[in-house]
Amino acid sequence: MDFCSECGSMILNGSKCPMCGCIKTAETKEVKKTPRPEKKKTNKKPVIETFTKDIKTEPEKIASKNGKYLKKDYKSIDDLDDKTRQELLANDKFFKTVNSKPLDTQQKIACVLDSKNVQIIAGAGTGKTFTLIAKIKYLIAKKHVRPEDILCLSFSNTSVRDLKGKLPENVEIRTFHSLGRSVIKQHHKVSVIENNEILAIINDYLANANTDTLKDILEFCDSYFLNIESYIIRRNDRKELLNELKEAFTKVAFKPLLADFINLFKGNNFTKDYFSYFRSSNDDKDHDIFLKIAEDFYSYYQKYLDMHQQIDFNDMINESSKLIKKYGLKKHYRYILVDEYQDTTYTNYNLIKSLQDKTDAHLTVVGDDWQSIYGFRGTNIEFFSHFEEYFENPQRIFIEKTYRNPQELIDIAGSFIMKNPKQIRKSLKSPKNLKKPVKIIYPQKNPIEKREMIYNLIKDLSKKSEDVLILGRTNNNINQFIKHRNLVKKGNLKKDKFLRILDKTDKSMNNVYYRTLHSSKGLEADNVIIINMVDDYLGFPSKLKTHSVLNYVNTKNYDYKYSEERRLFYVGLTRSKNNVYLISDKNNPSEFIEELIDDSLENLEIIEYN
Ligand SMILES: Nc1ncnc2c1ncn2[C@@H]1O[C@H](COP(=O)(O)OP(=O)(O)OP(=O)(O)O)[C@@H](O)[C@H]1O
Repeated sequence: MDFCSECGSMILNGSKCPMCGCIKTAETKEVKKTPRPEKKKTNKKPVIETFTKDIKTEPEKIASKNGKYLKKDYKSIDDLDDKTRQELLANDKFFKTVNSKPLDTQQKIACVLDSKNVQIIAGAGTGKTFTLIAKIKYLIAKKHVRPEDILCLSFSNTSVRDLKGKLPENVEIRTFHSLGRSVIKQHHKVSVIENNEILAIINDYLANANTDTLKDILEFCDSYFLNIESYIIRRNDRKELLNELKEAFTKVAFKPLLADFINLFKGNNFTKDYFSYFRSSNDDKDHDIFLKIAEDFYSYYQKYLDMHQQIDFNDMINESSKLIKKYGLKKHYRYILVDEYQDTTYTNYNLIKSLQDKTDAHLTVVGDDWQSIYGFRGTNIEFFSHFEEYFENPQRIFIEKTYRNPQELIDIAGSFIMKNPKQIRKSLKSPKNLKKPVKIIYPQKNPIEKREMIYNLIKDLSKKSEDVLILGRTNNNINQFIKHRNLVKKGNLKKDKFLRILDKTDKSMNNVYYRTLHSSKGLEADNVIIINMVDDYLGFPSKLKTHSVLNYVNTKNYDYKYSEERRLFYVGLTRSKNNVYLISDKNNPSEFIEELIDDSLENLEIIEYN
């Protein structure tokens, strides 16, 4: 299984992303050709034992220990006890110079609070990583913690690279996967398969599948596509799109769906007996067919891995947690700090838990539940929102001063996200003001005039600002615009933070960048344009739903309408230091545009072209 790095859709190597149209360049790794595993006798012990599911009992365990879920919130210096307040004041000089800019009060509180479990809850643009770095430096300089006793965990290689440039050399900075890999290496001689290798194993499975299984797959795919077909015809009658989607679905939908299901199944720690439980708890024929195939493939896949002494990424994290629980660790961390904690999956949580249990380390996590946008990869916002149910008696520190967005923008974005009552309440404050920073644009109906209008807006903004960032829900949104306007893209997705759009004829336009909303996380720009804010199947919010079979294995990130798309919109809005331009359609506006108009009209500017 793999996901499009741009829009998060499931994608097959060597195939077009069904949403963006971008092509994965690396070829699907050749699977080691083997006879079907069932037929091959092996005396080798399976590398991975079945992992027992105990997530549901964990919070109860903590609750029974404490009597209730305890948490204490810290927002101002008055919330500190005398000793800690004195410590903060005594180190004021240090906090002024530890980073490139002096720390604010809440950032300082985050550095000095030092209970076993600390959760830093922060808003967009409040300097989360900035604070984490300051805290680590504080621990070393003022608490005399040895750098090698500190473990800093993050989710992406980019973030690890970034942190490595800013922290003392001996601090151990790793992604979860690199930590898992290093633990496994000490105990097993196994190789870890790449994420997308499961697709090759599915190919192998299909090549060997019996006629009944193949018939089941065809039946399932037929009904899968029919649902989408009727939806599109009803809404738009768009033949071209229909054909494109038909091809995409028949070619690429089934295998990634199966891969996705297995990944979430393992990532959320389900065991084989859950298949019969799922099947007995539903009366949907298509679901039953799918679950039957998934169970068969799961057995095939696990046997395949065992036979080749291989593990996948989920096994790696699960197995390393088990090894730590059983044998402990070579290193004795005193502090574990985790960045972007809102992106935690069950397996990540389990690894942190076993690390802490063995080392007794103090844990600090930092994150923003309003920016949790990777539910499709198995992240569970619950671990952040209900931190106190997973780690005992945490101190919760709020960082609420934003340095990026004007107050008016933060107010609009904040009240929009807080419609979902499950999000943690924060009151973000900014020293900057800007009147009506969110501009809703209704362009002309005529597509040529519309493109010209958007082009002129970009050009105009590029003259006035240092940088302009164009955001689309999918890459396809951006590609369509570029294609029709004789512009070119420049940049390397893997290497560059920003990808450029250049006008071949106008050399002055060299500060215009583009990203999908998902990949804009962590970035900022002077002005932001979000395109295609229309009510459409492929508009924003996207109505392209994941298949309902994934509900068996997915986490509950989606219990409020568009909750994840809503957070994605919040991420997009908060990338701007000044204005955000929302390109919509007066006759077919996105539901999010309608909501903004209903709730925040006084802070919006509506610009209509005829
Ligand atoms: N105490 C401070 N004083 C001045 N500027 C600060 C301070 N803390 C952070 N900043 C600045 O605020 C901006 C936002 O910081 P940063 O990108 O680390 O925020 P973030 O919390 O990671 O945001 P997001 O989650 O939205 O990506 C940066 O330009 C950073 O230098």
